[in-house]
Amino acid sequence: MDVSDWVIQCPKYTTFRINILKPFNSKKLQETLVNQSIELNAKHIPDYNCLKQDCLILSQWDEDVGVETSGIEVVVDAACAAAVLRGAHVFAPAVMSLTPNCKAGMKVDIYGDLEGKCKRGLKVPYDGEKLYVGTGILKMSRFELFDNGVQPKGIAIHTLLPASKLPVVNETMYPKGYLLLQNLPSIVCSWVLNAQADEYILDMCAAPGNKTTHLGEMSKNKAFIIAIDKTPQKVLKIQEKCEAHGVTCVTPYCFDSTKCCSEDSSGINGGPPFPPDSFDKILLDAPCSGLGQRPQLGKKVMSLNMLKSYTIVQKKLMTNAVKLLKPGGRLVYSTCTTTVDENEALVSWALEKFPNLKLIPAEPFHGGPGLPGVGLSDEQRVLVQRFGPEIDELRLVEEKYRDHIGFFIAAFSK
Ligand SMILES: C[S@@+](CC[C@H](N)C(=O)[O-])C[C@H]1O[C@@H](n2cnc3c(N)ncnc32)[C@H](O)[C@@H]1O
Repeated sequence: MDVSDWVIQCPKYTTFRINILKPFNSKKLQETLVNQSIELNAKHIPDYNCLKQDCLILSQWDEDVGVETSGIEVVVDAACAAAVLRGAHVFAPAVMSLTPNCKAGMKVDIYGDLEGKCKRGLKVPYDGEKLYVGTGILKMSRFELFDNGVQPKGIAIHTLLPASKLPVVNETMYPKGYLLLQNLPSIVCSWVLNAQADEYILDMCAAPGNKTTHLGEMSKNKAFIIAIDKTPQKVLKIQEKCEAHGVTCVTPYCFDSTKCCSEDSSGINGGPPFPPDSFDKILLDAPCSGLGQRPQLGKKVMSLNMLKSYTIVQKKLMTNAVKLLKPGGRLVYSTCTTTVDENEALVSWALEKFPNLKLIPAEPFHGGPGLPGVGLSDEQRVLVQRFGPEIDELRLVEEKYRDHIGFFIAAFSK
């Protein structure tokens, strides 16, 4: 399948990270699915299983499970529509329009605004490009949503069934910090870094802290993790996430990681920049063009210059990462995009530019090999992981692990 067709589709599976620092109530998940199966007249609940201790994978309902649409249209923004397809409820700030006769308790059909042109509070049917993403029960009145004079909060529509037929399982089922909606490749990425007790770890592009908290959790709060992001508000998000997850081994900093190595640094404890050879492990989850996100509903316009700008930053970040890594240390490079320039070609550039860098297996493998003919030999292609629609004999991947977002992971030692 062509990548451009693949990215607009919703994955057939959804994944969550279970916080192993907190108890996980699996009975609650089973009960929720049983209750939904009664509501939807389904014969079986969807399959679900755990990969390792901390990754929950859920499948779709059977093909014949459905709900009748109501004919009453509610328009939500594109990001919310993508979340509904992944089993989320609709939160009030994302609602753009609903017809004046809508009342709380009514069944409504949820549409995503693909053009981003729907005006908040619109009373007439929206005639822009929109996509049906699910049906649910309206929990708030029009007055509460638009006319109350305060920013509305909370669940506005309780989703009954997304158009993707994924179950309605989401973070609201558990207390904050217990369960996190996270794509499988992102979960795998932290497994590849494999944070352990007493290791000094640098997360160079850390916000909002999804992988940082995973690293803290897997080390049982016993690693020393420094998490950097260049945007101050985003650093606050890292802090909040660590607090909610009970992760206490992370020190966040606001800094530009393209400048985070300096010979003049006094040491790790003084904050960035850091001296060369400081870290046992480094995660470079690079800013990227994000073209692997699925489902991509809004229209993404990106100029060639903008695409090229990502590789420039990625190379600067990589240069700092290589300097900061201790000899014998592990560096994991990842992106959530599908372009060759930001993935295989970037790895090939790094290996040529830094002769002290060695490509090592990015294990555990759940994605396919790197693409052929774009800078990596077959021996190198099998060491990296590419999550995408491609099927490659070098490493065949079960659909359950392939049908997620587009992503790339490479691991190096120095
Ligand atoms: C792909 S996101 C990281 C996601 C994060 N690792 C997680 O799993 O939650 C990339 C992040 O890099 C940050 N960023 C971009 N350029 C940066 C730079 N020069 N230094 C530090 N952070 C940067 C962005 O603000 C963004 O939050």
